[in-house]
Amino acid sequence: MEYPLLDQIKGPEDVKNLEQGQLPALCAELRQKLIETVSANGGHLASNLGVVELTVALHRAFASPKDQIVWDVGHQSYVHKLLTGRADRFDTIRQFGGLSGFPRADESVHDPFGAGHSSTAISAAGGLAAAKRVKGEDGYAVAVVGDGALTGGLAFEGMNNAGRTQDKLIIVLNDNKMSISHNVGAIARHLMVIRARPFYFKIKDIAEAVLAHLPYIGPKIRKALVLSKNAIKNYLYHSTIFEEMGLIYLGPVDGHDIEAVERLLRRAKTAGRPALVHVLTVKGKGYSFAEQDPRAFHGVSRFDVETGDAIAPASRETFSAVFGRTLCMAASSNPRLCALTAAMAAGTGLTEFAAQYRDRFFDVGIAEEHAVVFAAGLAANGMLPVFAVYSTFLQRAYDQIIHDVALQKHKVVFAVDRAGLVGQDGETHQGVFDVAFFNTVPHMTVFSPTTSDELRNLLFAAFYECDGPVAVRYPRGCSPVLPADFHPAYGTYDLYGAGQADILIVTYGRLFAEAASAAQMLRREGRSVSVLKLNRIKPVDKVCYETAMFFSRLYFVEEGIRSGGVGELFCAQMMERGYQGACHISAIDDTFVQQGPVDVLLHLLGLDAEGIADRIRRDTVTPPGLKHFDGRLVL
Ligand SMILES: Cc1ncc(C[n+]2csc(CCOP(=O)(O)OP(=O)(O)O)c2C)c(N)n1
Ligand SMILES: CC(=O)[C@@H](O)[C@H](O)COP(=O)(O)O
Ligand SMILES: [Mg+2]
Repeated sequence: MEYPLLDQIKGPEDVKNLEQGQLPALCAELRQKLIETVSANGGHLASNLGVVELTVALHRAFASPKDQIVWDVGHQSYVHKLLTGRADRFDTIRQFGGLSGFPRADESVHDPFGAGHSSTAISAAGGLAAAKRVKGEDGYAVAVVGDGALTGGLAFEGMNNAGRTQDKLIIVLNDNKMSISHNVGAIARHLMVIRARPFYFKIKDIAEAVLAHLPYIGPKIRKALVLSKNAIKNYLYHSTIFEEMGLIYLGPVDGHDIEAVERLLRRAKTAGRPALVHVLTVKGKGYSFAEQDPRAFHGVSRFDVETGDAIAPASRETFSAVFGRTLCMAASSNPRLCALTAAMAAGTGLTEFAAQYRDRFFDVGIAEEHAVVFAAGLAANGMLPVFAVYSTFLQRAYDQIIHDVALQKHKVVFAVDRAGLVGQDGETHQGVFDVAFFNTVPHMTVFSPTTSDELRNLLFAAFYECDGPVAVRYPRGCSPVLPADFHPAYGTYDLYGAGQADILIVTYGRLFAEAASAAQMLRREGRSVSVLKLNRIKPVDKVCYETAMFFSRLYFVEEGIRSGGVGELFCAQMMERGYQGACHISAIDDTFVQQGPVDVLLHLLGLDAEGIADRIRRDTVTPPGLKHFDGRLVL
């Protein structure tokens, strides 16, 4: 593909220097580049196609990096990356070692704040703007927030505080009526009402523009109006929730009209206090498949540009799909069962449940904390709530899990999807903390199936055999391939191999597949190795400790953060029981895990079959009973 204009853009200054007449051609090239790259790498397409003109206008109205642009979630920052000196590396986006799919401060001076999780931009930009004021530095902080991100409570905490400052903070609300699915809730309805009154806002806009252009007296008249109690004030300044929160509201403006957006952004700069610019865009703009089905093209794997079809669709049913199907089945015979999602209905496999059981399905928007407390309320009144949530996003609701669920022993089921490494979304999205935080919570039961058959079984165990809160956690993708001689017992654990041997690998979840093939390799080399697979990881069945006593070396492998993980607790239990053998833990040791294919990451972490086998081989020359290996902490 040829990119004559984009090739000239080495930074935001070059965007400013383009003639107005060149901008449509630049936007066409940007869209072409997005489609070409995302179709090859996978990534967030529809959101980026929708903000092409908005991003160009932002870089013309502001001077990054002096003005700091903070993208909420950050999944829509690709165009910003292309315009801020990263076009030459753009084909590496989301690849191992390549550009991140999200803003990262260590990637560019034009990314003042990192993201990946939703609804943080207003608070972050508020902090950036306050710091500028205190330090006497020039420049604006601009938070670009989607209408979906605005459903998160944190966004409102940010606005609540922004509205009482005079800081150079501008919020750009990118309203495309979509979260990943259709946006939900009262805020979405409020935005719809605003969109439905273009004439009123036009008049209001003109009045604002006149005041903004009147030197000296303009701001004075405005202030007098705002402080007055008359009808004009109500007409002009109390028509949106944003004004009620103390912000100046500008818009709505067609987000694909660069000149109009730029004009409004420049006006926001003259407001003298925090302003919100409401921009209307079309998610997926410019690529017909994405415009027609923005949900499907929100996040995509590699696809054929001509047909829009995925290049390698999953050959087996994903864990999410199995979860969704199981839940529908369970709901058909249990009228108390209901499902909750925080804006991730499609990703968590709940689409069918939503269609079949509308009154028992709750999409609460990007509001994980609310979802957990709401679920606790449902449980308190006799329902059986199942909150399907990605591991990484559940981090938000740690306090609610403790204070509102576990402390009150409410029976809430957490279906924790994307547990473990997720791959290309990288550091912000790896689901490697849930086990450690669940481990700290009294009364929790946690299951970690390896296969989708086990997932089905353990879900029913969670629904009907457990008291109090339960989590069932499972990874992104499909069941791993297991050895033909492994026969699951569908209990709290499985033992693969002899009940007494030299070496025992202890693990759970999908890593069992790696551990089992490591065991097979080592057995072929003459070592005696078994694998203990924990299906219930909290509490671990005490039979598992008793079994482990029969082995002289324990190797715990865990696809999660080591600190507070099952490995540490398991080894501590063994020590307390007087275990004399060696214990070693392989886990994610005090680090964040970068983006890349899961198999590559597991290899780097020493958690694939080869890494597990190598670690054991290294020790076979070491006398059993040693408690320190390679300078690493060994319990
Ligand atoms: C805390 C949290 N929950 C859920 C998500 C998953 N997520 C990523 S983008 C998105 C939709 C955001 O919608 P919006 O802000 O309107 O952006 P758009 O894609 O429409 O441009 C969701 C739910 C997330 N990133 N963070
Ligand atoms: C930006 C974001 O948080 C989501 O879009 C996420 O990338 C989805 O991940 P999956 O592709 O695993 O559903
Ligand atoms: Mg949106």
